[in-house]
Amino acid sequence: MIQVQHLTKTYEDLHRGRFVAVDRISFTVRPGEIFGLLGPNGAGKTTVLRILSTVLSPTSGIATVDGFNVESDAAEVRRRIGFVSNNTAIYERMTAWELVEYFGRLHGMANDQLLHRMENLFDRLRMNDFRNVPGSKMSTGMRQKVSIARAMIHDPPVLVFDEATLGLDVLVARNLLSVIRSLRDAGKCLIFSTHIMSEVERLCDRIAIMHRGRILDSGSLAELTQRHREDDFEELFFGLLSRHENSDAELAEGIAS
Ligand SMILES: Nc1ncnc2c1ncn2[C@@H]1O[C@H](COP(=O)(O)OP(=O)(O)OP(=O)(O)O)[C@@H](O)[C@H]1O
Repeated sequence: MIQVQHLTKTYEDLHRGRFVAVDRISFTVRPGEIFGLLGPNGAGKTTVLRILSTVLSPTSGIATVDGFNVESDAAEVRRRIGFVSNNTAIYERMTAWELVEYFGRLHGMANDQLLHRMENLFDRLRMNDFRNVPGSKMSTGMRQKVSIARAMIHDPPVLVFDEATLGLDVLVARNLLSVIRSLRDAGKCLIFSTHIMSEVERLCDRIAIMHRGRILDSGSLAELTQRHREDDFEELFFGLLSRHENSDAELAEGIAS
């Protein structure tokens, strides 16, 4: 379970000064659920996911993973979370098998347990035909599967996917989405960021629409379409974004005059 309350992250930016990348957002993701963070580039999605995976600390607010605080219980959080992005580093000289094994060892897994888990993952993700292929020879699809296996090796209850389908060909992306669905069905708690509307429509049980650090609205697809009286999700999304931009502009004008 992921719980986020009034989470804020500000960056000190050379050009923009103090910049609010994530602005008092709150949401909950339950086990057996896929939660989608949908927003254009720069909305703050990666920042939220990096805070959840303990790579960044929040400026204020609280985030917990499986009951553990990302700041004060970072080691416990890392034990319970797997992070998949589209640019996870793959060591060029290690084979798929060696790479996943290496990360299992980093998590302190015992030999028997690790071997059993690896056999299981290599079957499930259909990775057996490139077990012995080194990183330098892997296709994008193979690399992505290794990243997923690496994130899942310690069997975490929470998995985070940050724009994980970016740059994948359609077949590999489709396969990834079906892996994510099967993880949901196995009771995992999943959070998935994307700027691709059709992905959230097809995959997510609940969606948060993010723009300029804020969550503009959240709920299931049915709840959102009903609330905004708009069946076309793309229209709904752009309508929300443009209303938010206009209200920001009006606010700035109000302050200036
Ligand atoms: N280290 C940093 N210093 C200053 N500003 C940053 C830093 N990291 C991110 N930002 C800014 O914070 C905002 C949110 O970035 P973030 O990467 O979280 O967005 P995103 O929704 O994931 O978009 P993208 O898909 O482009 O990564 C952007 O305006 C970005 O330029």
